[in-house]
Amino acid sequence: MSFSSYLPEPVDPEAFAAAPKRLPPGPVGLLFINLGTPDAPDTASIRRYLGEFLSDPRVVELPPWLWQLILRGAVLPFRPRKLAPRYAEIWMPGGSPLLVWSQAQVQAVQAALHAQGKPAVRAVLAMRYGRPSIEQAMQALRAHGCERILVVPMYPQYAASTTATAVDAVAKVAARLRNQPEMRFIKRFHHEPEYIAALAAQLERHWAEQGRGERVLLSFHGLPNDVVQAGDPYHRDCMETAQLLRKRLGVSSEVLQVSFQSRFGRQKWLEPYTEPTLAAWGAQGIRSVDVLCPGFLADCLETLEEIQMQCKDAFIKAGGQSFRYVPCLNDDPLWAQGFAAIVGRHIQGWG
Ligand SMILES: C=CC1=C(C)c2cc3[nH]c(cc4nc(cc5[nH]c(cc1n2)c(C)c5CCC(=O)O)C(CCC(=O)O)=C4C)c(C)c3C=C
Ligand SMILES: [Fe+2]
Ligand SMILES: [Fe+2]
Repeated sequence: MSFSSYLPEPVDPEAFAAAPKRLPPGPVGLLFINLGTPDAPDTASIRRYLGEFLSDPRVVELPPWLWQLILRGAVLPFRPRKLAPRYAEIWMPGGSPLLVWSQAQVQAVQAALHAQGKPAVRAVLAMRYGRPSIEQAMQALRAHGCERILVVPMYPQYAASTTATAVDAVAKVAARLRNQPEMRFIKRFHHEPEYIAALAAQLERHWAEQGRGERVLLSFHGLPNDVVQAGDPYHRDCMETAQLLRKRLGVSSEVLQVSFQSRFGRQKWLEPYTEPTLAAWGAQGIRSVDVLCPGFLADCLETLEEIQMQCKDAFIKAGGQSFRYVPCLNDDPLWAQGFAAIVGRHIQGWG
Protein backbone atom coordinates (compact mmCIF):
# COMPACT_ATOMS: atom_id res chain seq x y z
CA MET A 1 0.00 0.00 0.00
CA SER A 2 1.40 3.34 -0.97
CA PHE A 3 1.61 6.17 1.49
CA SER A 4 -0.48 8.34 -0.82
CA SER A 5 -3.60 6.28 0.01
CA TYR A 6 -3.65 8.11 3.38
CA LEU A 7 -3.94 11.46 1.69
CA PRO A 8 -7.39 12.97 1.13
CA GLU A 9 -9.04 12.37 -2.21
CA PRO A 10 -8.92 15.38 -4.49
CA VAL A 11 -12.24 17.24 -4.33
CA ASP A 12 -14.42 16.69 -7.33
CA PRO A 13 -16.18 20.06 -7.77
CA GLU A 14 -19.20 18.44 -9.39
CA ALA A 15 -19.76 15.99 -6.52
CA PHE A 16 -19.40 18.89 -4.09
CA ALA A 17 -22.06 20.93 -5.88
CA ALA A 18 -24.44 17.96 -5.71
CA ALA A 19 -23.97 17.48 -1.92
CA PRO A 20 -27.23 17.64 0.02
CA LYS A 21 -28.06 20.94 1.74
CA ARG A 22 -27.19 21.25 5.41
CA LEU A 23 -30.34 20.84 7.55
CA PRO A 24 -31.48 23.90 9.51
CA PRO A 25 -30.34 23.65 13.15
CA GLY A 26 -33.86 23.48 14.67
CA PRO A 27 -34.93 25.13 17.90
CA VAL A 28 -32.44 25.88 20.68
CA GLY A 29 -32.82 23.26 23.42
CA LEU A 30 -32.69 24.31 27.06
CA LEU A 31 -31.76 21.46 29.36
CA PHE A 32 -32.59 22.48 32.93
CA ILE A 33 -31.12 20.10 35.52
CA ASN A 34 -32.08 19.88 39.17
CA LEU A 35 -30.96 17.40 41.82
CA GLY A 36 -33.65 14.74 41.81
CA THR A 37 -36.05 13.39 44.37
CA PRO A 38 -37.76 10.07 45.15
CA ASP A 39 -40.67 8.89 42.94
CA ALA A 40 -42.86 8.28 45.99
CA PRO A 41 -42.66 9.02 49.72
CA ASP A 42 -42.02 5.39 50.63
CA THR A 43 -38.95 3.62 51.99
CA ALA A 44 -38.15 1.66 48.81
CA SER A 45 -38.32 4.73 46.53
CA ILE A 46 -36.25 6.80 48.96
CA ARG A 47 -33.65 4.01 49.23
CA ARG A 48 -33.33 3.84 45.44
CA TYR A 49 -32.92 7.63 45.21
CA LEU A 50 -30.39 7.94 48.05
CA GLY A 51 -28.45 4.92 46.74
CA GLU A 52 -27.91 6.65 43.39
CA PHE A 53 -27.37 10.17 44.78
CA LEU A 54 -24.97 9.23 47.56
CA SER A 55 -22.96 6.83 45.34
CA ASP A 56 -21.85 9.80 43.21
CA PRO A 57 -18.15 10.40 44.00
CA ARG A 58 -18.75 14.12 43.33
CA VAL A 59 -21.16 14.14 46.30
CA VAL A 60 -19.27 12.03 48.84
CA GLU A 61 -15.54 12.30 48.26
CA LEU A 62 -14.42 9.30 50.33
CA PRO A 63 -12.59 6.33 48.75
CA PRO A 64 -15.48 4.48 47.04
CA TRP A 65 -14.70 1.06 48.58
CA LEU A 66 -14.87 2.55 52.09
CA TRP A 67 -17.90 4.78 51.44
CA GLN A 68 -19.88 1.95 49.78
CA LEU A 69 -19.37 -0.15 52.94
CA ILE A 70 -20.70 2.68 55.11
CA LEU A 71 -23.51 3.58 52.70
CA ARG A 72 -24.79 -0.01 52.31
CA GLY A 73 -24.16 -0.93 55.98
CA ALA A 74 -25.08 2.18 57.95
CA VAL A 75 -27.03 4.67 55.79
CA LEU A 76 -29.37 2.88 53.36
CA PRO A 77 -30.76 0.41 55.93
CA PHE A 78 -31.91 3.26 58.25
CA ARG A 79 -32.15 6.71 56.68
CA PRO A 80 -34.95 5.97 54.16
CA ARG A 81 -37.24 4.81 56.97
CA LYS A 82 -36.60 8.04 58.87
CA LEU A 83 -37.17 10.18 55.78
CA ALA A 84 -40.40 8.52 54.56
CA PRO A 85 -42.76 10.31 56.99
CA ARG A 86 -40.93 13.60 56.37
CA TYR A 87 -41.42 13.31 52.62
CA ALA A 88 -45.05 12.22 53.19
CA GLU A 89 -45.72 15.44 55.13
CA ILE A 90 -44.64 17.71 52.26
CA TRP A 91 -45.80 15.58 49.30
CA MET A 92 -48.03 17.46 46.83
CA PRO A 93 -50.90 16.09 44.71
CA GLY A 94 -48.59 16.24 41.64
CA GLY A 95 -45.66 14.55 43.40
CA SER A 96 -42.51 15.62 45.22
CA PRO A 97 -42.35 19.41 45.67
CA LEU A 98 -38.87 19.58 44.11
CA LEU A 99 -40.20 17.98 40.91
CA VAL A 100 -43.52 19.87 40.84
CA TRP A 101 -41.91 23.30 41.39
CA SER A 102 -38.98 22.62 39.07
CA GLN A 103 -41.40 21.61 36.27
CA ALA A 104 -43.52 24.70 36.87
CA GLN A 105 -40.44 26.93 36.79
CA VAL A 106 -39.13 25.44 33.54
CA GLN A 107 -42.55 25.88 31.90
CA ALA A 108 -42.71 29.48 33.14
CA VAL A 109 -39.24 30.25 31.75
CA GLN A 110 -40.17 28.77 28.37
CA ALA A 111 -43.38 30.84 28.29
CA ALA A 112 -41.40 33.97 29.25
CA LEU A 113 -38.87 33.34 26.44
CA HIS A 114 -41.70 32.94 23.95
CA ALA A 115 -43.26 36.18 25.24
CA GLN A 116 -39.84 37.88 24.89
CA GLY A 117 -39.86 37.03 21.18
CA LYS A 118 -37.72 33.87 21.30
CA PRO A 119 -40.24 31.29 20.09
CA ALA A 120 -37.56 28.91 18.79
CA VAL A 121 -36.56 27.49 22.17
CA ARG A 122 -37.59 24.19 23.73
CA ALA A 123 -37.14 23.82 27.48
CA VAL A 124 -37.05 20.46 29.25
CA LEU A 125 -36.35 19.44 32.84
CA ALA A 126 -34.04 16.62 33.82
CA MET A 127 -33.01 15.36 37.23
CA ARG A 128 -29.39 14.41 37.93
CA TYR A 129 -30.61 11.43 39.97
CA GLY A 130 -33.84 9.56 39.22
CA ARG A 131 -36.48 10.81 36.81
CA PRO A 132 -36.82 12.39 34.31
CA SER A 133 -33.25 11.34 33.51
CA ILE A 134 -30.72 13.47 31.63
CA GLU A 135 -30.66 10.83 28.90
CA GLN A 136 -34.47 10.97 28.46
CA ALA A 137 -34.42 14.76 28.37
CA MET A 138 -31.61 14.87 25.80
CA GLN A 139 -33.52 12.37 23.66
CA ALA A 140 -36.61 14.59 23.87
CA LEU A 141 -34.55 17.59 22.67
CA ARG A 142 -33.12 15.51 19.86
CA ALA A 143 -36.63 14.45 18.84
CA HIS A 144 -37.51 18.15 18.60
CA GLY A 145 -34.57 18.62 16.23
CA CYS A 146 -32.42 20.63 18.64
CA GLU A 147 -28.89 20.78 17.26
CA ARG A 148 -27.85 23.28 19.92
CA ILE A 149 -28.34 22.81 23.65
CA LEU A 150 -27.81 25.19 26.54
CA VAL A 151 -27.38 23.23 29.78
CA VAL A 152 -28.77 25.08 32.80
CA PRO A 153 -27.98 23.50 36.17
CA MET A 154 -30.64 24.90 38.52
CA TYR A 155 -28.10 25.99 41.15
CA PRO A 156 -27.35 29.71 41.42
CA GLN A 157 -24.13 29.05 43.38
CA TYR A 158 -21.58 26.70 41.78
CA ALA A 159 -20.57 23.55 43.67
CA ALA A 160 -18.78 20.50 42.30
CA SER A 161 -21.33 18.27 44.08
CA THR A 162 -24.24 19.83 42.20
CA THR A 163 -23.19 21.83 39.09
CA ALA A 164 -20.11 19.86 38.03
CA THR A 165 -21.79 16.48 38.42
CA ALA A 166 -24.66 17.67 36.20
CA VAL A 167 -22.15 18.74 33.54
CA ASP A 168 -20.34 15.38 33.86
CA ALA A 169 -23.61 13.51 33.36
CA VAL A 170 -24.49 15.48 30.21
CA ALA A 171 -21.01 14.83 28.83
CA LYS A 172 -21.41 11.12 29.57
CA VAL A 173 -24.59 10.96 27.47
CA ALA A 174 -22.98 13.02 24.70
CA ALA A 175 -20.00 10.63 24.72
CA ARG A 176 -22.28 7.94 23.29
CA LEU A 177 -23.65 10.08 20.43
CA ARG A 178 -22.25 9.95 16.93
CA ASN A 179 -23.88 13.23 15.88
CA GLN A 180 -23.48 15.47 18.92
CA PRO A 181 -25.40 18.71 19.37
CA GLU A 182 -23.47 21.93 19.94
CA MET A 183 -23.49 22.58 23.68
CA ARG A 184 -23.05 25.46 26.10
CA PHE A 185 -23.20 25.37 29.90
CA ILE A 186 -24.20 27.94 32.50
CA LYS A 187 -21.79 27.72 35.42
CA ARG A 188 -23.48 29.97 37.97
CA PHE A 189 -25.79 32.97 38.27
CA HIS A 190 -25.44 33.82 41.98
CA HIS A 191 -24.63 37.44 41.14
CA GLU A 192 -26.91 38.12 38.18
CA PRO A 193 -29.08 41.23 38.69
CA GLU A 194 -32.30 39.38 37.74
CA TYR A 195 -31.69 36.74 40.39
CA ILE A 196 -30.90 39.28 43.11
CA ALA A 197 -33.93 41.38 42.08
CA ALA A 198 -36.26 38.37 42.23
CA LEU A 199 -35.01 37.43 45.72
CA ALA A 200 -35.40 41.03 46.92
CA ALA A 201 -38.93 41.24 45.50
CA GLN A 202 -39.84 37.94 47.16
CA LEU A 203 -38.70 39.27 50.56
CA GLU A 204 -40.37 42.65 50.07
CA ARG A 205 -43.66 41.02 49.10
CA HIS A 206 -43.44 38.85 52.18
CA TRP A 207 -42.72 41.91 54.35
CA ALA A 208 -45.69 43.75 52.84
CA GLU A 209 -48.01 40.83 53.62
CA GLN A 210 -46.73 39.68 57.01
CA GLY A 211 -44.69 42.53 58.44
CA ARG A 212 -40.95 42.70 58.79
CA GLY A 213 -39.04 40.43 61.17
CA GLU A 214 -36.19 41.75 63.33
CA ARG A 215 -33.68 39.65 61.40
CA VAL A 216 -33.35 37.91 58.04
CA LEU A 217 -31.53 34.60 57.82
CA LEU A 218 -30.33 33.40 54.42
CA SER A 219 -29.93 29.66 54.79
CA PHE A 220 -27.88 27.93 52.09
CA HIS A 221 -27.33 24.19 51.72
CA GLY A 222 -24.05 23.29 53.43
CA LEU A 223 -20.92 21.58 52.12
CA PRO A 224 -18.10 19.81 53.96
CA ASN A 225 -15.34 22.29 54.95
CA ASP A 226 -12.68 20.07 53.32
CA VAL A 227 -14.33 20.48 49.94
CA VAL A 228 -14.26 24.27 50.21
CA GLN A 229 -10.66 24.21 51.41
CA ALA A 230 -9.79 22.07 48.38
CA GLY A 231 -10.95 24.93 46.14
CA ASP A 232 -14.71 24.68 45.66
CA PRO A 233 -15.91 28.29 45.17
CA TYR A 234 -19.37 27.59 46.65
CA HIS A 235 -18.88 29.49 49.92
CA ARG A 236 -17.64 32.58 48.10
CA ASP A 237 -20.64 32.45 45.76
CA CYS A 238 -23.07 32.26 48.71
CA MET A 239 -21.42 35.21 50.47
CA GLU A 240 -21.54 37.27 47.28
CA THR A 241 -25.27 36.56 46.82
CA ALA A 242 -25.85 37.68 50.42
CA GLN A 243 -23.80 40.85 50.01
CA LEU A 244 -25.60 41.83 46.80
CA LEU A 245 -28.98 41.23 48.44
CA ARG A 246 -28.02 43.37 51.45
CA LYS A 247 -27.02 46.17 49.12
CA ARG A 248 -30.20 45.88 47.10
CA LEU A 249 -32.43 45.87 50.22
CA GLY A 250 -30.37 48.45 52.10
CA VAL A 251 -29.92 46.30 55.21
CA SER A 252 -26.86 45.73 57.38
CA SER A 253 -24.83 42.56 57.86
CA GLU A 254 -26.22 42.39 61.38
CA VAL A 255 -29.84 42.33 60.18
CA LEU A 256 -29.26 39.96 57.24
CA GLN A 257 -27.03 37.00 58.09
CA VAL A 258 -25.97 33.77 56.40
CA SER A 259 -26.07 30.19 57.68
CA PHE A 260 -25.72 26.68 56.24
CA GLN A 261 -28.23 23.85 56.60
CA SER A 262 -28.68 20.13 55.81
CA ARG A 263 -25.45 18.80 57.26
CA PHE A 264 -24.83 15.13 56.49
CA GLY A 265 -22.32 12.81 58.17
CA ARG A 266 -19.68 13.43 60.81
CA GLN A 267 -17.30 15.85 59.10
CA LYS A 268 -17.30 19.56 59.87
CA TRP A 269 -19.43 21.47 57.36
CA LEU A 270 -19.63 25.17 56.55
CA GLU A 271 -20.60 27.26 59.56
CA PRO A 272 -22.59 28.80 61.12
CA TYR A 273 -25.18 26.02 61.04
CA THR A 274 -28.77 27.14 60.50
CA GLU A 275 -30.61 25.45 63.36
CA PRO A 276 -28.18 26.41 66.18
CA THR A 277 -28.09 29.99 64.81
CA LEU A 278 -31.89 30.25 65.05
CA ALA A 279 -31.93 28.67 68.51
CA ALA A 280 -29.26 31.16 69.68
CA TRP A 281 -31.28 34.08 68.28
CA GLY A 282 -34.41 32.84 70.06
CA ALA A 283 -32.47 32.58 73.32
CA GLN A 284 -30.95 36.07 72.84
CA GLY A 285 -34.41 37.64 72.69
CA ILE A 286 -34.80 38.03 68.92
CA ARG A 287 -38.58 37.68 68.60
CA SER A 288 -39.16 37.47 64.86
CA VAL A 289 -37.16 36.16 61.91
CA ASP A 290 -37.67 35.85 58.16
CA VAL A 291 -35.88 32.83 56.71
CA LEU A 292 -35.10 32.58 53.00
CA CYS A 293 -33.22 29.78 51.21
CA PRO A 294 -31.73 31.45 48.10
CA GLY A 295 -29.67 28.44 47.01
CA PHE A 296 -32.81 26.45 46.31
CA LEU A 297 -34.79 27.63 43.31
CA ALA A 298 -37.60 25.19 44.13
CA ASP A 299 -39.08 24.26 47.48
CA CYS A 300 -38.17 20.75 48.59
CA LEU A 301 -37.60 18.55 51.61
CA GLU A 302 -34.71 20.72 52.80
CA THR A 303 -36.83 23.89 52.86
CA LEU A 304 -40.39 22.72 53.58
CA GLU A 305 -39.49 20.18 56.25
CA GLU A 306 -36.04 21.03 57.61
CA ILE A 307 -36.51 24.80 57.66
CA GLN A 308 -40.25 25.39 57.83
CA MET A 309 -40.85 22.65 60.42
CA GLN A 310 -37.67 21.60 62.29
CA CYS A 311 -35.92 24.97 62.40
CA LYS A 312 -39.13 26.77 63.25
CA ASP A 313 -39.61 24.46 66.25
CA ALA A 314 -36.03 25.08 67.39
CA PHE A 315 -36.47 28.88 67.21
CA ILE A 316 -39.81 28.84 69.06
CA LYS A 317 -38.55 26.40 71.72
CA ALA A 318 -35.57 28.66 72.38
CA GLY A 319 -37.88 31.64 73.05
CA GLY A 320 -38.58 33.13 69.61
CA GLN A 321 -42.14 34.16 68.80
CA SER A 322 -42.58 34.56 65.10
CA PHE A 323 -40.80 32.43 62.50
CA ARG A 324 -41.63 33.42 58.94
CA TYR A 325 -40.50 31.16 56.15
CA VAL A 326 -40.19 32.90 52.78
CA PRO A 327 -40.90 30.42 49.94
CA CYS A 328 -38.41 29.70 47.16
CA LEU A 329 -38.80 31.39 43.77
CA ASN A 330 -40.73 28.37 42.39
CA ASP A 331 -43.08 29.63 39.64
CA ASP A 332 -42.75 33.34 40.52
CA PRO A 333 -43.45 35.26 37.28
CA LEU A 334 -40.80 37.93 37.94
CA TRP A 335 -38.17 35.23 38.41
CA ALA A 336 -39.37 33.38 35.28
CA GLN A 337 -38.76 36.57 33.31
CA GLY A 338 -35.40 37.11 34.97
CA PHE A 339 -34.28 33.52 34.41
CA ALA A 340 -35.39 33.86 30.78
CA ALA A 341 -33.21 36.97 30.44
CA ILE A 342 -30.19 35.15 31.92
CA VAL A 343 -30.77 32.21 29.57
CA GLY A 344 -31.25 34.64 26.66
CA ARG A 345 -27.77 36.09 27.21
CA HIS A 346 -26.24 32.60 27.06
CA ILE A 347 -27.88 31.68 23.75
CA GLN A 348 -26.81 34.87 22.01
CA GLY A 349 -25.62 34.16 18.50
CA TRP A 350 -27.80 31.07 18.31
CA GLY A 351 -30.64 33.11 16.77
C1 LIG B 1 -22.48 14.59 51.31
C2 LIG B 1 -23.73 14.79 51.12
C3 LIG B 1 -24.37 15.95 50.46
C4 LIG B 1 -23.84 17.06 49.79
C5 LIG B 1 -22.38 17.39 49.54
C6 LIG B 1 -24.94 17.85 49.35
C7 LIG B 1 -24.86 19.06 48.63
C8 LIG B 1 -25.95 19.77 48.13
N1 LIG B 1 -27.28 19.38 48.08
C9 LIG B 1 -28.05 20.37 47.53
C10 LIG B 1 -29.44 20.35 47.30
C11 LIG B 1 -30.33 19.41 47.83
N2 LIG B 1 -30.04 18.40 48.70
C12 LIG B 1 -31.18 17.71 49.00
C13 LIG B 1 -31.28 16.60 49.82
C14 LIG B 1 -30.19 15.89 50.36
N3 LIG B 1 -28.85 16.23 50.34
C15 LIG B 1 -28.10 15.24 50.92
C16 LIG B 1 -26.70 15.18 51.02
C17 LIG B 1 -25.79 16.09 50.44
N4 LIG B 1 -26.09 17.23 49.76
C18 LIG B 1 -29.01 14.21 51.35
C19 LIG B 1 -28.60 12.93 52.03
C20 LIG B 1 -30.30 14.62 50.99
C21 LIG B 1 -31.61 13.83 51.17
C22 LIG B 1 -32.38 14.24 52.33
C23 LIG B 1 -31.70 13.89 53.62
O1 LIG B 1 -31.29 12.74 53.77
O2 LIG B 1 -31.60 14.78 54.47
C24 LIG B 1 -32.29 18.31 48.30
C25 LIG B 1 -33.76 17.95 48.42
C26 LIG B 1 -34.22 16.71 47.68
C27 LIG B 1 -35.71 16.47 47.79
O3 LIG B 1 -36.09 15.35 47.47
O4 LIG B 1 -36.51 17.33 48.14
C28 LIG B 1 -31.76 19.36 47.55
C29 LIG B 1 -32.50 20.29 46.62
C30 LIG B 1 -27.17 21.43 47.21
C31 LIG B 1 -27.61 22.75 46.57
C32 LIG B 1 -25.87 21.06 47.58
C33 LIG B 1 -24.59 21.78 47.47
C34 LIG B 1 -24.42 23.04 47.45
FE1 LIG C 1 -28.12 18.01 49.58
FE1 LIG D 1 -31.92 17.43 55.29
